[in-house]
Amino acid sequence: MNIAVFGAGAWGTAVAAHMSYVHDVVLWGRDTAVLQSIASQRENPRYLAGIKLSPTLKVQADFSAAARHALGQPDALWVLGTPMGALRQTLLQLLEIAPMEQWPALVWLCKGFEVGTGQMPHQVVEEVLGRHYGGALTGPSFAAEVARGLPCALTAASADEPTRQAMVRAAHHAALRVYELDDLVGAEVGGAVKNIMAVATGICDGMQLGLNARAALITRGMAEIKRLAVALGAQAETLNGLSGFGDLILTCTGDLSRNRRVGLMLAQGKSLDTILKELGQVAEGVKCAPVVKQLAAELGVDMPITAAVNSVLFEGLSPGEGVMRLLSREARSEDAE
Ligand SMILES: NC(=O)C1=CN([C@@H]2O[C@H](COP(=O)(O)OP(=O)(O)OC[C@H]3O[C@@H](n4cnc5c(N)ncnc54)[C@H](O)[C@@H]3O)[C@@H](O)[C@H]2O)C=CC1
Ligand SMILES: O=C(CO)COP(=O)(O)O
Repeated sequence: MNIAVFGAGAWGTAVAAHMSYVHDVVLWGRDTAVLQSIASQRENPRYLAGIKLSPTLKVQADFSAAARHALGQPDALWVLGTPMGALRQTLLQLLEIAPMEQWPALVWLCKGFEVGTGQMPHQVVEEVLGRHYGGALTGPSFAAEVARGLPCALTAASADEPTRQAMVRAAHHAALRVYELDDLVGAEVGGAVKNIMAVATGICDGMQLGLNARAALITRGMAEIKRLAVALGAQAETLNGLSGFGDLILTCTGDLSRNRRVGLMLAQGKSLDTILKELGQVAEGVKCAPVVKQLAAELGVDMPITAAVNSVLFEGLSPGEGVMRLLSREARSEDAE
């Protein structure tokens, strides 16, 4: 397959490198120094320092040339590896290169809801292209582990079977397994909201509230993810899978998670500005929290953990007050809507 990956951050680089062991892959990024390091040292020092990347991965600083690498080919793929906030802009740039009737299969890697519109990635794609197209490659996957070739299982989520199969052909090899799923809404909601729960779990662990508290938080976090997902049209069972519980467990408990690290640093009393500077990478849960809180209010979905995280991030609530707010809620049935 001819594959072009857009976005040379941690995840775009890791996915491109993995795919390049089997396919002809070009990676585009806006930071030419990063691209030069990948070409000359086989390393992305900014996002995946110390990890040797595939010798066959090619880089391309020209967006249009990278896009054309996968245009007009019988079996080809565009992989959008930028954060959620750049999805719309990247799609519009691609439309300038070719009308969508000529596009290869399309896959996005971002996890979130768009700020301003509250849209899921597939809704942004649908609005820009005027029709449903493509799918999400998602699931529990720290970029550094995938880049090292460690085992990992992902979900290829799309309503469109050829798109799912293109994702499988592109990524199902070596230590990476790709499972098909047709519930794109469920996969996208799981991938987006687990980031907010990872911030919450980071706060909980940073405050040393114990393992019982962590298990409770993750489980109640899933209850609220499921409520939102179902309200948006997902199948509840999807949330039990890789893109749901799988990614929730990974991100809430793994210290490689940027979102979890945001929570750990909030518990140390650091300001959000300081944290984001220290992190130097995207933590989608921060942008997503107010959007999901608003969406939940519009849909009448109870999301107390999301609301508390949002208040700690943006409304001056201290982490301790956030915990007290959750603990002081009235007793209710475990399966309450
Ligand atoms: N890092 C990981 O382990 C995983 C990340 N993801 C998701 O993948 C997406 C990307 O994450 P990472 O690569 O980890 O982020 P990152 O912070 O490592 O890198 C982001 C990259 O996007 C680029 N970028 C930002 N805005 C851009 C724009 N307007 N145009 C072009 N490039 C732009 C930055 O220059 C940078 O190269 C996020 O939505 C994240 O949630 C999903 C699974 C795993
Ligand atoms: O989505 C991820 C793992 O599946 C990465 O999580 P973080 O963005 O919190 O690092």
